Amino acid sequence: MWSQIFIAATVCLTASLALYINDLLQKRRRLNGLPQPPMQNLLIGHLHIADLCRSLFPDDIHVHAWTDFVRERWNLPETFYVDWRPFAPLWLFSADPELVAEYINVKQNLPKSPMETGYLDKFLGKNNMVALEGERWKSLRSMFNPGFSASNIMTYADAIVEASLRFMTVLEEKARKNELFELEEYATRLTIDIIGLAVFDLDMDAQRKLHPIVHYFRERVLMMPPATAIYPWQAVEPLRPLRLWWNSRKLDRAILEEVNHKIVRRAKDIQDEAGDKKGSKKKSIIDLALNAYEKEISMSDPSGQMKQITSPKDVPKSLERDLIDTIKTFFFAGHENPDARKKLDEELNTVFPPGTSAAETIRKDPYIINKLEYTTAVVKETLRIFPPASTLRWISPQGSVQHTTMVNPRTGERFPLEGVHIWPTAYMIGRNKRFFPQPRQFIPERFIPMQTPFPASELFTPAGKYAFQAFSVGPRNCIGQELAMVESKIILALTAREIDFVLEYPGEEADLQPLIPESTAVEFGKEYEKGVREGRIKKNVVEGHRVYQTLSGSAKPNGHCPGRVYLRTQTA
Ligand code: HEM
Repeated sequence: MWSQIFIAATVCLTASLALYINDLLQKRRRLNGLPQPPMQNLLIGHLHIADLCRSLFPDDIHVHAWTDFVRERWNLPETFYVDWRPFAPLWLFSADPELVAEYINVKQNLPKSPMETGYLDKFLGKNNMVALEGERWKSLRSMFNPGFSASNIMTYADAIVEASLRFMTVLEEKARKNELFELEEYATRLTIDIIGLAVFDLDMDAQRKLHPIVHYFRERVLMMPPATAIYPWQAVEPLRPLRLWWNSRKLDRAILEEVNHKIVRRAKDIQDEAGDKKGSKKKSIIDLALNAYEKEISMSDPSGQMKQITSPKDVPKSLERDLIDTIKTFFFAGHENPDARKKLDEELNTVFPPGTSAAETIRKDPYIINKLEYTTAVVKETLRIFPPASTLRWISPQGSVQHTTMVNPRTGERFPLEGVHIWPTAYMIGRNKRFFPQPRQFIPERFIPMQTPFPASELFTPAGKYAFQAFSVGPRNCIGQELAMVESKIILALTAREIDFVLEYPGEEADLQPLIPESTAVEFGKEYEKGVREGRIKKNVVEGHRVYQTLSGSAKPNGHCPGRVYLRTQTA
């Protein structure tokens, strides 16, 4: 009897496996004639390429660096398929910003891929703005848009200055002690301070102490499965769901506590304003979101009465959930930090002449940072070379879209989109030589029309309209981009002239090269493969620099950017 059950089970299993493999082979045959690297055979698909990349690049490198290697190594067009099924999806990678804007994220705006939303839902909760779709997304986005408007962001300038000065104090202390430390840790704390101030007018003082929100949030980052895993066995951790659930309870409670304090403070401000006392003009992002919410519910109330949230008890559970998940989203999406600090002195010395205080000048006139044209270009160039995030899209089986095939008008190539996860790879788009000649070199001037050494590039033609995709483009672009740019410029204005940061990985010699070498343009062709194999190119030095990107929620510098900081007055 048991042997019969065993035989029946084996037959069923073998038949299912045979059907599955047959289906996979058929799907692979349908890719015939479409742009892709060579398959080893129909059974393996492109998995041998994942293995090759793992052997050539550091184990923890962000997969977006692989995509650029694959494109150059096999001389592929700007858009191409890679089939890592059954362990990872069938991908369509694209370095073509025009095509992507037409079919993926601007004119036709496809839903987010479940590869992305699954990860974010687990990390941030199901009401996170990045992953939501349709009416729910629209209503959250319009609720939070006012707080992120350019004019409102400027009202946070003094808070950003304050947080940057604290950062500078930390750096001065590290310099005095000649301490080897991880720059990313303190840069992240700085950006967390800024988000806390902008979002709920809360000084978390994350640079000097560990606020519970920061503690639980960082704990959560470390609990998440490795995002670079291709094979399922690279991500096994049976207790993960339980640990995430427990962490989520504590994190959500800590956020809710601060939201409730904010609501009480806001109610007092409203009362003061009504009583003709001078209320604060400055509005945090939560203040403005609650204003928008009150307006919306009042408009849909038949009595026409203005509804106001004056105490935490007035907040319905659904709004409470939205607020918690959205705040988590801001901390998650917003704690990026570009490391650019080169070629700025001249501009900074012109806008903030030596002998004057940049901090005081910005406090008095925040709009002065609009004069920092070169500084802006430095930030953009850093984000082009090291993009922290990208968008992933797909055609959802439930939705309906106009175009299910992408057609490249320049080449006539056709790209079926159904059943494919589409990755407009900011990393590859930023290295597309049509728009960014000498893509691996750090040339901020390329973003300034009057200074660009590449006047013939397509960046300043209509084709280049969407070529800078570090913040994505289209309706789902980054809501926080203005805040990110303003804070980056202020931080640079206050620190860049004061310090030198020298990269130093523990146990290695200090790397005296600039973080992004100006002249090392390592092409990712066949030579690269040979160079790594023969030991001429070090596996842990990617594109000529020791600090490469890993993926931990978003792209981060490997080893958290370790090094020492020197005060310029010390080194002069
Ligand atoms: C250098 C800094 C930043 C970069 C490079 C960046 C990049 C991006 C990118 C590429 C997306 C699109 C993601 C996708 O389509 O899946 C995005 C979306 C988003 N970002 Fe940022 N971001 C930055 C800073 C911020 C900040 C400071 C905040 C808020 C505090 C923020 C909040 C968001 C939100 C809420 C979305 C989702 C928008 C939507 O779907 O409507 N980001 N960001």
